[in-house]
Amino acid sequence: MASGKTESFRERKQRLRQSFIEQFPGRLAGARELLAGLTLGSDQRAELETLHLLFHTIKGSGASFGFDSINASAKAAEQVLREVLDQDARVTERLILDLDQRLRTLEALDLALDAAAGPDPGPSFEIPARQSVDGCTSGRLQRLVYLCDDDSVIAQELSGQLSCFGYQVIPFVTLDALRRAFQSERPSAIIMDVIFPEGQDAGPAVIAELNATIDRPVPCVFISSRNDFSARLQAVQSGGNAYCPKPVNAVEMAEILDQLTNRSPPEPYHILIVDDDPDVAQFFSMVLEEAGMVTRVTNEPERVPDTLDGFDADLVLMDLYMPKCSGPDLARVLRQMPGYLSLPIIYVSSETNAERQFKALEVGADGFLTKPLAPERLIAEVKLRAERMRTLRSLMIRDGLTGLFNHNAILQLLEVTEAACRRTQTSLCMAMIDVDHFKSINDTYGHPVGDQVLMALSRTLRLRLREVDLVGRYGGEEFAIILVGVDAAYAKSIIDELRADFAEVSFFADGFEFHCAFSGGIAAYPQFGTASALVDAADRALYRAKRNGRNRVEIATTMTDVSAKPVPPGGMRNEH
Ligand SMILES: Nc1nc2c(ncn2[C@@H]2O[C@H](COP(=O)(O)OP(=O)(O)OP(=O)(O)O)[C@@H](O)[C@H]2O)c(=O)[nH]1
Repeated sequence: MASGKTESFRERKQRLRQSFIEQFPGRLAGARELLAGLTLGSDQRAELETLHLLFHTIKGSGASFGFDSINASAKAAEQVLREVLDQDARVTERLILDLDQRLRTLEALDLALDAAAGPDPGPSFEIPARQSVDGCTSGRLQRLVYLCDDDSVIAQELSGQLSCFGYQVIPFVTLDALRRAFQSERPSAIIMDVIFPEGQDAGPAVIAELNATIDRPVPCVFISSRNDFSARLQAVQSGGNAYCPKPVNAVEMAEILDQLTNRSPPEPYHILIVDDDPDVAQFFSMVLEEAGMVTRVTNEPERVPDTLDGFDADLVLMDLYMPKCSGPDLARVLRQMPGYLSLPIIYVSSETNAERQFKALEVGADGFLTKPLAPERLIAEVKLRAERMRTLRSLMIRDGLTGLFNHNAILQLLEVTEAACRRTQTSLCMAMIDVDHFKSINDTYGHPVGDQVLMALSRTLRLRLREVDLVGRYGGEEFAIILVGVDAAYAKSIIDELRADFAEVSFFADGFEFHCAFSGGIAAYPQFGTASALVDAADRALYRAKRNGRNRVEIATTMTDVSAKPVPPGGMRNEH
């Protein structure tokens, strides 16, 4: 069942592992030679730095290729050297004995046996890229990334894995080669090692140097076997957007790259302005719109709930003193409406009395801006709070493992989408999918591998479905998808195609390759006319797919599906 591409990936992976094994004796011989060249009592910082780098590289590659014993011994040697380098870099008898013993342990490791019995670098997988009609993968799947690591094996291994996630990754093993490539073509992102032969923080230094030559810094992810605070601090200070300790998890790296290279501009902030003085309200609106925000203005507090409806506000800017209904009264009214419980409310007023300001805030408002207010300050304050609101909201509605909408969010989105489709007379389908025999994947390979499968499936869904489709993690290993503007037959063909492709995905864990499948159930609107009827029907169709042999997709036919499993009272079923 594996495609040609999958096979070549496996072969490549095997080849890289083999190459590490072949290089290993040479690296140890190099370390032995350096050790023999050390002279007792003298300061030999340069030689010790070289030795440190060598053990560091062995440690990193060892971990990446699943050679735990190599990783552990090299790590111990690296630590011993680090301690000496952090002090006076003097070569003592104890240091030589210590290193000699670590080196002997490494030399004694029976690599061939380790290679045969040792686990793979951990679970990994590849998603077959879908070709568009003209034979090219879409732009979204083809972003250029430079990866710079002086360990060629890690550089190639990680590049290979990331190419499975739709990135065109070019590996470089020297900083100079990266510099040259950067001058001729700017990548969407750079993945950069921290330690190079040029120095302990040569990677961050080069990123700072490259960014100094351009207007907008290129997003950068640092990878390193160092996981201490000072390494992370250095990375941040030289412009790093993310930091991944080695061995690098390709799924997590792909997620980070997705975020960093997302080129669609962020949705502008939506701000509601409430002020009984039309001129003041218009002025605020003008300033904020000039800064790229979308505003709505009302001079009558009683119209606020209607104005908010359908506006998806990020923040309300309101006057403190208004006739009939003051700012605090309006804030209280909004706080009693479930949808606006956490909507940020900021007063703008010339009131400078601290006690009165405090009283106004007590009703659940979030801030106070005092007039006169410079436009720059207004923009900065509003942006800051709206951004924080977005982040908080995203944390509330996203599932932590997969980044998809969580259970409540996808159900709410279904309600909203169903209502919109009712108004516009558009078709809509709800699909429920569930990984087959997922329990046995957990039982066989462990929970973390099960998590990787869920992450892989969620990535497949996100990358392969349209931007307008909504994907959520309904619970456990069950996912919900809302497809707008398609009928049941078309939805089935989409989910079936995903199902067939997902079954082709190769997962690797503990030296084994395995495949997963999922089953799906589809329900269409308006045949099933409410959100809960859609969920119920899709779930029943999913159950039928499971019963009919799994790895298949079924369409819900009638409200009383004869083969349906009864739903427990008071809730939607979430087990198959
Ligand atoms: N790794 C991992 N496992 C999870 C997570 N959430 C739920 N599970 C597990 O998913 C498994 C679901 O098993 P079952 O409901 O028996 O279904 P199944 O084995 O997939 O079998 P069928 O659906 O009948 O094909 C349980 O073992 C749960 O512990 C998660 O976030 N991560």
